[in-house]
Amino acid sequence: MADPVLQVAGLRAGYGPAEVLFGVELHLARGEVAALMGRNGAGKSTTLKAIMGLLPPRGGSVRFAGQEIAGQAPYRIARLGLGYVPEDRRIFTDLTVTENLEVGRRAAPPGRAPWTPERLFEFFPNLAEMRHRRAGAMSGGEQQMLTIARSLMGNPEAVLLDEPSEGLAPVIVEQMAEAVLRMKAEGIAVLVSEQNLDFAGAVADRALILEKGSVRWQGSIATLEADEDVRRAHLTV
Ligand SMILES: Nc1ncnc2c1ncn2[C@@H]1O[C@H](COP(=O)(O)OP(=O)(O)OP(=O)(O)O)[C@@H](O)[C@H]1O
Repeated sequence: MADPVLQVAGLRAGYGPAEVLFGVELHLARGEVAALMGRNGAGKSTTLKAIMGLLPPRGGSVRFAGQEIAGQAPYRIARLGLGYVPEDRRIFTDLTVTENLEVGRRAAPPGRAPWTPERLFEFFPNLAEMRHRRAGAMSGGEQQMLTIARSLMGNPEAVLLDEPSEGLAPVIVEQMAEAVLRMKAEGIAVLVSEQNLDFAGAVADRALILEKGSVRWQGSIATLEADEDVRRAHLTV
């Protein structure tokens, strides 16, 4: 593949004595949306955390935008243009929507129009309506949308999204899918960890399935949707 924005090879990570990732291999092309799938406990969140430096990798290589980033501090990785939206919506509940966005502001790379709260409000009209609201007074889905919007304030080239649809009502899940597609239309590559095949099918071109800490299957979403045997072997409980 020509010049992927993110290239992970032989990635190992774990918690204390527990080894969780056993040599994860994956790549993300520029501007592509790929879904990282797999059953509960397969290692999806751990993979994203290890890429982002939130969990120090125990081995392997993570290349982002042409640089080796394995073992670097998360803030440095973020500065290079890799965004991260965790599963637990880490917003500042006492700050307003606009203030939460401002917290995420980082300079744009040369030649790229920077994201501003105003530009984001065009992108996320329902956030615009509540720009002065305290984030603590928003629903879970609205908070999730805010964390995605805030990650864009860092002007990322790629974003890691951890289970964005989890626990959300169907109408909010649809809005989330639209947000991911708009990011893609802006040329931002997205690696989204997801258990929901409908959501993955709505946003991603390609799926990677993790099982017991390594990638066991990869292919197009269309193939995955059509192949019940693969789904039964790797996804359904
Ligand atoms: N902080 C932690 N300390 C110890 N073990 C952990 C920790 N976080 C996750 N694990 C373990 O690591 C393994 C992979 O977890 P991970 O959260 O990456 O899975 P996942 O594929 O994202 O699944 P889920 O959808 O359930 O979040 C699991 O066995 C889990 O129990």
